[in-house]
Amino acid sequence: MNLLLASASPRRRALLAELGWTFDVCPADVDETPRGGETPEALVGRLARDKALHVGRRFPDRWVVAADTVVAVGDAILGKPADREEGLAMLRLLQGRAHRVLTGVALAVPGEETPRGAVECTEVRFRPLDEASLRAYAESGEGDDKAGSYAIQGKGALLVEGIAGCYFNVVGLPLTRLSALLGEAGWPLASQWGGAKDA
Ligand SMILES: Cc1cn([C@H]2C[C@H](O)[C@@H](COP(=O)(O)OP(=O)(O)OP(=O)(O)O)O2)c(=O)[nH]c1=O
Repeated sequence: MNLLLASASPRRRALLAELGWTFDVCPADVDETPRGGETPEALVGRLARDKALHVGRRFPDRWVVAADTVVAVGDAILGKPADREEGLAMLRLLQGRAHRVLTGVALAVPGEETPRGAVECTEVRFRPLDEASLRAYAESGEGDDKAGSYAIQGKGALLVEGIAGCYFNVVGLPLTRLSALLGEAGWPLASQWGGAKDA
């Protein structure tokens, strides 16, 4: 078993576990501040690579998977809310319209200097919501540690009218995109269903 998930996110862990893969977890500690003028797409790509690089340097013999997710409205980046008020402001912005959920996914492979990476985009459309509903959802606390201040996989399902693209990308890890990266790096899909990535 040679996969290492560079993430503290319980959602990412659960998604990989659902595939039946065996892996270890080692969260990456990187500065997630956007650079001036950086697009949301560039930001998630850079942070996913930084996380993979950071953990890959500590464990050079492992295949290291990392990701970063933000919600984007135009060029505005919505990360995790600092507090409930900011979370509520995000929900007010998102209601009644479509936004993008962007996840950068990166893979550090032993012997390769630069992590492989990709950015996946899913469009999510929220239904129109009144202030009382938005407040009640914010007060549930579910969105506190989530990009855009909601969780499509939980109570936040009722905020969503529809999505276009990869559902798992919204939850924080675009599984088919990751599978393709692993395939290109030498772990073919046919053996991904076998579970363990051998050294
Ligand atoms: C939009 C949305 C986001 N999220 C989550 C996925 C991510 O865990 C989180 C965005 O935070 P991230 O900074 O991408 O990840 P993280 O801090 O949780 O973990 P790490 O950096 O260690 O990998 O938002 C949901 O769970 N459901 C959703 O519907």
